[in-house]
Amino acid sequence: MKLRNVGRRYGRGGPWVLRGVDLELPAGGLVRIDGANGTGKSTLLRVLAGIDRPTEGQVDARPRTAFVPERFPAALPFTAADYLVRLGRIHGLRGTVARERAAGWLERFGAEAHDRTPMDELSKGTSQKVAVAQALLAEPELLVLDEAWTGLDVPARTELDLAVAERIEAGGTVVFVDHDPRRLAGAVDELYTVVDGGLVRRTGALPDGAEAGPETRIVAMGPPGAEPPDGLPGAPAYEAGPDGRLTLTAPAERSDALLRALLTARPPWHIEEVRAALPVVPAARAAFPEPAQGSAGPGADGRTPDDRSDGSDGSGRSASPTTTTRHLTS
Ligand SMILES: Nc1ncnc2c1ncn2[C@@H]1O[C@H](COP(=O)(O)OP(=O)(O)OP(=O)(O)O)[C@@H](O)[C@H]1O
Repeated sequence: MKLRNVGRRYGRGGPWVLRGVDLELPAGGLVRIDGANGTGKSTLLRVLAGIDRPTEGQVDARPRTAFVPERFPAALPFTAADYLVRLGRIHGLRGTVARERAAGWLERFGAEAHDRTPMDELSKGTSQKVAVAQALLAEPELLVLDEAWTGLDVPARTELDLAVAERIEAGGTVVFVDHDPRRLAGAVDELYTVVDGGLVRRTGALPDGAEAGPETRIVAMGPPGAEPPDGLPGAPAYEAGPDGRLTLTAPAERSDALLRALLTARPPWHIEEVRAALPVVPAARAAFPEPAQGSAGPGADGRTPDDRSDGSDGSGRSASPTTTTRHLTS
């Protein structure tokens, strides 16, 4: 697919958000779009996804496309499974195939227990799993992901990484925007930055700040059944424990802001543990690493930390030398 001299503005006489954008998407390639807040990344993705038409210019050779928007309309009058089957039918799948794929993706994302839950009763995290599943079940030639990892738990983030790898392996193209510069950092084929309404191609696989830096892991206890507050600093990955505890992992330089946000949330979160941790970049997954991985993910040896008696993270490095623990109360 090709964008030729594409421009987009909202409303007549409004300022141009994008202007003179030329872009040819590679088949079987992973493309990252970055840029400062409000520069037009989502606008570009919506044009790529065919949700918005360019105000000027042309889009050539559109493939079968699926899109995960930044904000998913959760208040839909369907159960999760019904919604996915309907979307599958819209994408041209037969009913039985749509049902099988809907069930398969809900299971892969650990949301199978919610297949009969009405969409407007789903938690934010499960709703995001449905948002991602609706795009993947179509096996699109072009998959467009706008902050699709946000709100997913760590296993689901890893599953989405794998799903992206599968799409590319199948010859598809995946274009994504994500606030975490390390997202899929080892696997990006082309990197563009939106600057002044135009698109600048960058060389090198890693966006600014993508080098894995030190991370902080925070164990927090919230009100019963509470999800983490929106917009937490450092965009932490989080993982729910069976006892209601949440483990959040974020870049170390954002840990103070993250702690402040948890402690001052309404109602506040109780902080049980804060520890420094080396970022986990399992070698076996080097092509599609999960950034800001929580403590339960598999490491290079394919085992989870619970499987290991040595307390290592499986990356071939010990996590213990940098580990300090302190206890805070709110
Ligand atoms: N539907 C809309 N109507 C009017 N203006 C819009 C609309 N959508 C986006 N804009 C404007 O277009 C500009 C680019 O917005 P866009 O959401 O594409 O940027 P972004 O880079 O994705 O931002 P962010 O990083 O904050 O998600 C902003 O000034 C925004 O206010």
